[in-house]
Amino acid sequence: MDTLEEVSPVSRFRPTGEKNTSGFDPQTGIYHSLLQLGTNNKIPTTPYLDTATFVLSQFPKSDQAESRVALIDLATNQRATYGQLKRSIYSLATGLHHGLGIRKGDVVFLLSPNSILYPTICLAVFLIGGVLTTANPLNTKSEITKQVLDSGATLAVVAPGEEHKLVSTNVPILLTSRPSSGDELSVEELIDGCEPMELPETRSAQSNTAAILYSSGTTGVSKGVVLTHANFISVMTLLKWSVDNMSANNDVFLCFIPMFHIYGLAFFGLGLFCSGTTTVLMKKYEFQGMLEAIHTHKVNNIPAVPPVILSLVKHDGGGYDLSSLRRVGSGAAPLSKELVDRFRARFPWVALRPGYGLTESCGAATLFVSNEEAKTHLAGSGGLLPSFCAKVVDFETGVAMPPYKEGELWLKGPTVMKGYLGNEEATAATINSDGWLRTGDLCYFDEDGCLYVVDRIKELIKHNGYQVAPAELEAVLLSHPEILDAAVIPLEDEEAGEIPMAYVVRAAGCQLSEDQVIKFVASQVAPFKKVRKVSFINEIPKSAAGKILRKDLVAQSKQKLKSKL
Ligand SMILES: CC(C)(COP(=O)(O)OP(=O)(O)OC[C@H]1O[C@@H](n2cnc3c(N)ncnc32)[C@H](O)[C@@H]1OP(=O)(O)O)[C@@H](O)C(=O)NCCC(=O)NCCSC(=O)/C=C/c1ccc(O)cc1
Repeated sequence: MDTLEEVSPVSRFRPTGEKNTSGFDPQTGIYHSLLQLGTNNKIPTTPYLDTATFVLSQFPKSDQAESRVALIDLATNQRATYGQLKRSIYSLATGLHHGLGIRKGDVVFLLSPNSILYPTICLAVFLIGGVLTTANPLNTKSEITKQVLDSGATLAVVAPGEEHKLVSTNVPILLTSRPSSGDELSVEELIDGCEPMELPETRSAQSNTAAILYSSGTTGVSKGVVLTHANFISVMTLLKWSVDNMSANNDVFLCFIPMFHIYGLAFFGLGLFCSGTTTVLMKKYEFQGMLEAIHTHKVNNIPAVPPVILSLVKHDGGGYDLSSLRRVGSGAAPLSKELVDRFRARFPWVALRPGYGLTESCGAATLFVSNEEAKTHLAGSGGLLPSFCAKVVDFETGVAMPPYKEGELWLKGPTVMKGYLGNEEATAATINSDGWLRTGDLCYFDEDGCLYVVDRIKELIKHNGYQVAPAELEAVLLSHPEILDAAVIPLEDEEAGEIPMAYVVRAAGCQLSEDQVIKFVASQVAPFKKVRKVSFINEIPKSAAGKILRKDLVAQSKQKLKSKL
């Protein structure tokens, strides 16, 4: 097996000894990206441009290129070429506009696992000026109802079997695929039945809202992150630039990360089509299925998350040939140096490239552009992408910190969200008047401008790369008649990164058990949010202002764990 030697046209980190290789400007306290977009990858500035028109303009052009396979469904082996994808997008846009009356600014709610139709739906909605809002199909009925109402959706596009979760919303439903029984209309029928017709000039401006994705932000419950066409067009341009840079244009990608989150949406729902790559699609992650896909389709590139990287390290290949793998990305949750070491030892021919991004930054803000950089900056998350700048701000003093000094990471760039939907207070707390996005992550940059995420300041648990907001689970716990008070904290877990643990104060004389508490919460939230451990306590530690002292509880749980070992 050959060891990967990458030739990168861009090397961010200059030879040691040179001055200011971090991009830090001591006058302003700002870190600037050390990279620039090439002349082929400029972010378009034309004011009237929507995400779909931009993505379609990047599709391969010749007849031969149109027959290139864009998507392969792993389970069914169904394929969609770039030519077919383009026709499907125009047919569905026609059906949505002329058939269902969707107009510019209408919000379309999409509830589906990954499917070959997913990118077509997203791009058709954008093409007619619609606004997309996506959700995890594992969410409960009440979580879904809340999102539909909050976003103001006027149409729900739903995978068969999930319709019951929308009954109380009274929003019309369009199924993704044909139902096995019944006569409900589906996306498949609209694609097959609609000849692409002239669509009215919707003339979406780059500044118009393209999508509302839900995230907990730095605190509290789920909020609608308003992302514009300009945000998506910028992120697509940066992704295309990074694929060009890695010479990954002929890579076969594997997709199991969900397209309902920004990571999967930016890569697989939209962005990679700008690079003409082929993607093998899994409806849902499954370890054996992933090995089979790599072996059968000679997969080269997997944008992944830490739990998947851990499973690759821990289990043997089961006889599958994994030699085609060239690049594995990591995002959505921290990747430890130890896991990076283990992965590199087990897969020396694979470039492991962690990146850092948020829903609020419409995807990646930092990335390693070469394997050499990644190898020499273990536990780092790469450097700022072109057009980004950052500050590392000390909490106490508000001073912007130089390399190796920790503080809250602030970001500025063309992909930073417009704000939280209908929530000026949360928006003002997250984006300041100069346009800096406060990430809620404790970070530092090194002398080479490489970012290291040290801890999370925001009150958020990361379970399998999904966000879980303690405040949301505490509200559920407090709704139990026998629970007087509760606090939820992250507990470290090798497999999932973190698991939610609850400290509960029971009402006097009640016999509520750990199992009963776990079941009570599980009945009301999506499976990835489940409380998985409960400890009973007499009083929740709080500050004088009544704020839960979560760090004390985290320390307490660690102490307890230590004493058990
Ligand atoms: C592949 C994972 C890691 C594992 O999948 P899984 O093992 O199938 O687990 P799930 O989390 O999907 O399933 C949760 C639970 O649902 C259960 N489940 C399953 N299907 C069912 C069913 N139909 N009914 C009911 N229960 C069920 C399932 O059994 C499981 O239950 P439990 O065992 O109790 O945890 C999956 O969690 C995953 O894709 N996580 C990634 C999430 C993600 O993309 N986050 C990104 C957020 S955005 C962001 O941070 C961006 C950063 C970024 C960074 C860098 C960049 O370059 C760009 C972007």
